[in-house]
Amino acid sequence: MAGFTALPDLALRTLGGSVVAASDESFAEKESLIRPGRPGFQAATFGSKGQLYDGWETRRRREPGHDWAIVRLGVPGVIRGVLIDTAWFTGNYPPYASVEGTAAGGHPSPAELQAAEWTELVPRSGLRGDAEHAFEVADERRYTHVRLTIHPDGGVARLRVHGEARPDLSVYDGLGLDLAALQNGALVTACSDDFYSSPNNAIAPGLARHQAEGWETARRRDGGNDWLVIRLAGRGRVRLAEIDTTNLLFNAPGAVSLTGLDGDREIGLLPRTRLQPDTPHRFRIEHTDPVTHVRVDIHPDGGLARVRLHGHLA
Ligand SMILES: NC(=O)NC(NC(N)=O)C(=O)[O-]
Repeated sequence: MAGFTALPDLALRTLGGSVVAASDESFAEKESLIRPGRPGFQAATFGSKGQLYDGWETRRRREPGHDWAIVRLGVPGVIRGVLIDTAWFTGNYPPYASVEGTAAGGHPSPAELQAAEWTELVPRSGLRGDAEHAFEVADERRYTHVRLTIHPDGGVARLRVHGEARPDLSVYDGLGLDLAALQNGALVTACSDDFYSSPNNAIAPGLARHQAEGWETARRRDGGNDWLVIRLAGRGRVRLAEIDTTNLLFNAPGAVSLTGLDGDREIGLLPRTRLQPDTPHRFRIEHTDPVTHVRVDIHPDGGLARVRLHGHLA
């Protein structure tokens, strides 16, 4: 799989993405394009509009043209690659697709987006049925929306838009924010173990509905401890840490400690502190020096549902 898939999917519904408009969605709804998880399929399952698909599917065109869907990214950013997945679409996949991006200010309407200026990110490229297609993107600009065009029509199961988040944090001027939030541009840059689920889950929006929506490590057998490093949304002062073990019942860590990193400096933010299973913990942080990264050590292993580091940008 292409290297860019390690970066967050900026279009993902659970990161706040939305499919704001499409030329057509007669057979299957456009919203499926950005749903988390692998697309499912049950053969010979017919509704009143045809076979049911977990994807976006347009009608067979009877006039020239092409179909399109516009996605608002959950977080604006620099796009490093796009995945177009035609899973389960075999006799009805689009033979070609292209992807464009636009950077829109404010909160544009679908009509304003359609009239916007779009820049090509992925040129018209051949697709296969029931296959995942990875397209690297070499463009340093920041985009807020992408437009997937299929030539001429058909079905696409998922569209993934991987990149580096570049949110506009100026709205927080003078205010506190979660310096560890993916939505604010934070990212897990290193971690000891991602055996069961990704450490970036721990800084995703909202609450984890079950264990797999958090970060979970394998059982450690070497006497060490698991950890992750979060690059904060910006250099800032952490004042309150939320360490959430929700859904971790028999695999919650026994304790947590937090260390701030600023250049070569390591700053103890929270000494080793006992945790309870299935509990959102809140700890005030007394140290006030700004840091760029925070290492979260869990003792000895297990995982975390969420980590929130509230504070101010320096
Ligand atoms: N068997 C199909 O999938 N047919 C059609 N699609 C749906 N959803 O029924 C079509 O024409 O693409």
